[in-house]
Amino acid sequence: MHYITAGESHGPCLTAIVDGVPAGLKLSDTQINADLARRQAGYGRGGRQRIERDTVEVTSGVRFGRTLGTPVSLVVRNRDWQNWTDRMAPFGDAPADLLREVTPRPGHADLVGALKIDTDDCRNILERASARETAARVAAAGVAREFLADLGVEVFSYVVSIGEARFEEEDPFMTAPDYKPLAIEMSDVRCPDEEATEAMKAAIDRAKEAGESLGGTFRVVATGLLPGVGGYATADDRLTSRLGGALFSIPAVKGVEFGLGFEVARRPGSQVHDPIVLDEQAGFVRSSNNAGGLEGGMTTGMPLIVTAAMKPIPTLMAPLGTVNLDTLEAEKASKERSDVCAVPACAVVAESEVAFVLAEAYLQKFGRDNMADIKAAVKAYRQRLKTMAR
Ligand SMILES: Cc1cc2nc3c(=O)[nH]c(=O)nc-3n(C[C@H](O)[C@H](O)[C@H](O)COP(=O)(O)O)c2cc1C
Ligand SMILES: C=C(O[C@@H]1CC(C(=O)O)=C[C@@H](OP(=O)(O)O)[C@H]1O)C(=O)O
Repeated sequence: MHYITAGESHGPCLTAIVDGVPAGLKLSDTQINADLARRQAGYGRGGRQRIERDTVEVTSGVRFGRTLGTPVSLVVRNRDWQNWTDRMAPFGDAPADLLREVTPRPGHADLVGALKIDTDDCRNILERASARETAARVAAAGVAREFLADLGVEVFSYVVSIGEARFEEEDPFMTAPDYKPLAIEMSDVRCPDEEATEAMKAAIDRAKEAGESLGGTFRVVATGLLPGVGGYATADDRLTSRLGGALFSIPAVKGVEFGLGFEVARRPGSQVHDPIVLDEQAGFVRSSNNAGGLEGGMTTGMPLIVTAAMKPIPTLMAPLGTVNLDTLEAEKASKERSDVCAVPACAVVAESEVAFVLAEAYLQKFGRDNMADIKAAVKAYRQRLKTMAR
């Protein structure tokens, strides 16, 4: 199962096409719209989110609420397009008073993109480099999420830190799977801890006041996974690399850790690896989950726990220095409407990326044609695992 998206930030709409979708999967636009709303929320978002009310239109691949086994296409309209029809017109001449973007923002794709494609207007870059595109990813991932949910796999996320403000956890690799999704979504920064939520909001307020921006860290958790999904045999099989690549595809994600992550390099082996225990009901389980649910590039059957780091938003109200592309003089970078912090939203996008990778890995293992056959294959696998554990 793969997706491709198209669409500019201030164009008419974003489009996503998902291929490799099995037939007979129940799909609900209500669920996709709920995820789109989660991606739009979060303390620290800018004025754009007061304009947009993201909802999905499914334009192919689904009939009477079930997938047909054909590509699923989805559209999310940009309400802001109404304010950009002249500046983003696909045809005709540019308006005489068009203001080109010539003061590239450090940290955004503006300068390098302009050098790469040979343009004197960074808008030709930023329209697509903008993380507005991630709305299409979240819509598309609705398909992957419903597929996984049908097989008992749930994916959620929560924010761990924003700037210096941090939610301190004892052993998140064992406890995070029990966090209540409602508590996460009730928090303005999608953090299940009230005190940490307040500290994060205060950090965002201070950053805004100072013309600054903030990044942070978040975790994505997937529960209900079977062991042995993914593979150890080739580089392409390994879920570690596939999940890492998918998460690094999100604009502004600069670090990914599985389970204990970089901490494994500091500890001796006995304090890293997860002892194997035979449970009468569950079969082979682990008494800890420092690996974050992956060994040898495969799921262990313990919850998958991935932590990612997002850098601060590049657009600053107190801008850094840049060079004007027209005059070649030193200047301040362009200041435009922007988020101050988008870590809570980024975490929702990361859920989508994780869901796609897991869905594709399940399809590789259990077949691709239709849900009934896939469920039968999953059932047979569960049965075999049971016989191996007794
Ligand atoms: C959900 C989300 C919202 C973002 N909002 C903004 C924003 O309002 N202003 C901005 O300059 N960058 C924003 N970014 C970050 C830029 O899109 C990103 O830094 C840029 O595309 C450059 O990519 P890179 O950080 O991977 O180098 C956002 C990123 C995400 C994931
Ligand atoms: C539009 C979204 O995020 C945008 C991501 C973004 C960027 O540079 O990445 C810049 C801002 O866009 P604008 O310039 O229109 O205010 C954000 O609002 C969205 O997430 O829906």
